[in-house]
Amino acid sequence: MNVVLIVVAVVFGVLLYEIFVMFNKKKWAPKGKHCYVTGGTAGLGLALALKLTKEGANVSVIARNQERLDKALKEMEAVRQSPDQILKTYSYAVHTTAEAEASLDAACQPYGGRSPDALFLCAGTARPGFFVEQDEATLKQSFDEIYWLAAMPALAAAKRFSSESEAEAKGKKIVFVSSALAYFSIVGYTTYSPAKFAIRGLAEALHSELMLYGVDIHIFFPGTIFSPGLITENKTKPKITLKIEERDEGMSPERWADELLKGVRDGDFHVVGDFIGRVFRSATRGASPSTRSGLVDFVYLMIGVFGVPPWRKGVDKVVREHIPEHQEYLKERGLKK
Ligand SMILES: CCCCCCCCCCCCCCCC(=O)[C@@H](N)CO
Repeated sequence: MNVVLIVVAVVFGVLLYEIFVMFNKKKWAPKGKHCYVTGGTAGLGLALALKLTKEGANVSVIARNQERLDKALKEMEAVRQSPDQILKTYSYAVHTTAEAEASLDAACQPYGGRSPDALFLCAGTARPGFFVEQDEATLKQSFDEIYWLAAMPALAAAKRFSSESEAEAKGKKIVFVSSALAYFSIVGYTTYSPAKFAIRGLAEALHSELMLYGVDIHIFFPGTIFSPGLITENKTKPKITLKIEERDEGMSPERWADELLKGVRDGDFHVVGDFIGRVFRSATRGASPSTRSGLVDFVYLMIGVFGVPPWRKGVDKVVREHIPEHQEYLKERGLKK
């Protein structure tokens, strides 16, 4: 009898806690906010820019290609919610301090110089390939195209936030876009994962440091996005990498953008959007700031504890079975006698 009572009490307690977690989330809404979006002319960035526009945000899209910026602006204009919404595009390559600062100066101009309410750093490129085919230039380029592209606008924004009044800066956001491949990695991603892992490190340090200004940090870990970028990267992606990735179903940029906004709305630090993301978020969390640690998270942790090691063993097996084909590949390219 006592045992039954204890079990009922525990289950009831856990349920109450879950409900508390569910309703006690900080809710953030894009309406009326100034959102600065890099990489907003294609894939996740474009889907997000459109979603923010539909929700009544003021949106500044930053990307390099003017033609694509013009096209994105047309799409945004078509879904604007009110004539007062400010929708703008700017051509900058924000992996340098100079251009990151210039892009913010330009984007903040219509707002009397006030810094954006939220930065969504979506820009990034993947160039999968074998490590032995890389050289100094391609290794460094990958950091320009991923890490510096996120770190420089974050630095420029943080300087602005810290110089504003506390009331002005409070509640502003930097949202980084990393990848499921920053929770783990596989053959073919030696130029990609390191830079995405680096973004995770930056986000975690900033999550702690920008509390000094009341600024929130979020980081997104999407899996496969059916974007124009994926079509390009798949053209040069090693066959073995494609094979391991088959286990990942993938989703449209629109669905990933939905998941990203949902996580940001709920105040999650690590934002994920699919089963794989939920499992790896829980299983690799370590001392990362917790997103929530209710029952649901515990279930994903258990799936990770029991599911990830066999999956990894399977991946290793697939790689070893690929050795003969890879030897041929190296010979064909003159990388081996
Ligand atoms: C119980 C555990 C089961 C786990 C199954 C996991 C299978 C995942 C395979 C790799 C997925 C890669 C997604 C990232 C895509 C990405 O970032 C690149 N396309 C670069 O753009």
